[in-house]
Amino acid sequence: MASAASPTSLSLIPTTSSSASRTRSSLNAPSSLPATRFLRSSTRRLGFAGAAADPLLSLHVASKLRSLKATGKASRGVASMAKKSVGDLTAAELKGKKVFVRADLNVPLNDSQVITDDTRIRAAVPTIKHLIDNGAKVILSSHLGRPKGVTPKFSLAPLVPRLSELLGIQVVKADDCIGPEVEKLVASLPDGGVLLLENVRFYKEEEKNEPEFAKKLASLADLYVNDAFGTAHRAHASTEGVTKFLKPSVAGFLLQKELDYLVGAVSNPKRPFAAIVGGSKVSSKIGVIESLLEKCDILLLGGGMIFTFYRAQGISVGSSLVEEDKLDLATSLLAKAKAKGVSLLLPTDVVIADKFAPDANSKIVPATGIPDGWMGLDIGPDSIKIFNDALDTTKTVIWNGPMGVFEFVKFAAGTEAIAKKLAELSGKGVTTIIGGGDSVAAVEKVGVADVMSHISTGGGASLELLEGKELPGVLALDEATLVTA
Ligand SMILES: Nc1ncnc2c1ncn2[C@@H]1O[C@H](COP(=O)(O)OP(=O)(O)OP(=O)(O)O)[C@@H](O)[C@H]1O
Ligand SMILES: O=C(O)[C@H](O)COP(=O)(O)O
Repeated sequence: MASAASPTSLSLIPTTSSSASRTRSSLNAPSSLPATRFLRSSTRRLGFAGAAADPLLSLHVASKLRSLKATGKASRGVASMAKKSVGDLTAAELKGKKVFVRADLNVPLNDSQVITDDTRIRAAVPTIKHLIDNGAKVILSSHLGRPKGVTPKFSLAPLVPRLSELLGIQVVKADDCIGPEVEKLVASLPDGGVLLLENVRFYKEEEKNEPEFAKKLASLADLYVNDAFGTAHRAHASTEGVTKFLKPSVAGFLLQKELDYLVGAVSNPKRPFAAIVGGSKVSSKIGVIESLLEKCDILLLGGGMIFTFYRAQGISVGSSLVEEDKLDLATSLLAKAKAKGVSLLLPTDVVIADKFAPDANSKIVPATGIPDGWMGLDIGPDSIKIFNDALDTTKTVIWNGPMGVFEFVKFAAGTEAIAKKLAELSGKGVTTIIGGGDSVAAVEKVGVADVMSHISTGGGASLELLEGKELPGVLALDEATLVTA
């Protein structure tokens, strides 16, 4: 690489001193406020007073309620909007019961059908273990890939050994997910046993959410647990339709944890709260940026999307990725950040390449100095320093999307530096949340996944949650019925 860039004159939108102290919604009951009053006022401030509450917050509220239940302080009004969790079911409700568990075991397999990342299998284990430890018969369902009809390479069979190893029991595998053979296997399942159904997407009725198919799935079991966070944004038969035929329908521990972080911690962050958004295009992150601008104090932008922001400010970007039809949007997002007192930082220098390839020639230039014919593929060292300094001031950080083309070693430094910074901050007690997709892959590549506060198992689902959307798989679950004093 060529020499480092000199400081650039590219203007950054300054932090306003008031931003961190602005009034925010809060789900943390201040010690001075009685719990019941706090929950009522929180629900009002969060805009979901009454039974038709914001379902995205309901599981988070549910876990708050569970802790308050012990003190008898939870109010009935708030309880009615919370989702029921597998942890709410008693041992008697589980013993000997057939439980349909929808998990997201959509793991990557290589050409030899070997699992290359078992994160999602490991994440599904706590709920399954809880059920088998309580003597339930687990009927485990998932999709894998996007098959069109029965496709052997999308069979769930390669998952059985790892699942069995993690659970400490031999998992039985069915060759179908409905029908007489499956029914026979269910009938012979012992208490504490696990039957893995074949890929539920081998039936087109799954993605069409056809009621008759959902009914057939439901007929296998006595109750339903949804722990498939990664698929909770899909209204499919096994994530949504099935709940109409199986009661109770409750949330698993993973689903609960994802909501606690991606909704709870983001709506109610320890401040200052920084969001880092990267990835390829601004068009795919508009919703996330707009939603986070309402909540965060600092917004750091990286990845391919920054060039649309530069161009919107009249800066030449060579042949970098630009969405010409999003220039006005970029301008309005910059203005919105300013109006809201959010400190929005764009990289001041970038690593440029003479072609989009791992072996491209590269050099570091100020963001204002990208020559014609060159494209920006990573943030530069000055930017890393400025981003790190900003992150050092924070108490909560959420990250979605890589800072550069991290798949190419030459352009991975920005993404890896952010991953390392978040790991360091995590060690100092900062809440660090990685929002799914490529940023998770980057964190894993750097080997710091274990130290983060939360690594989401959902790509699309986490994005939709961060955009403030409702997830059909969550909406469909039963509300908690907490008995209060
Ligand atoms: N400067 C850049 N120019 C072109 N592509 C870039 C640039 N910076 C990052 N990318 C690419 O962006 C892609 C990731 O973008 P995406 O929006 O999909 O991120 P993500 O949200 O983390 O992933 P997912 O969609 O899986 O959740 C990576 O493949 C990366 O190579
Ligand atoms: O990998 C994912 O994001 C989930 O498993 C959902 O998969 P899908 O995008 O094919 O519905």
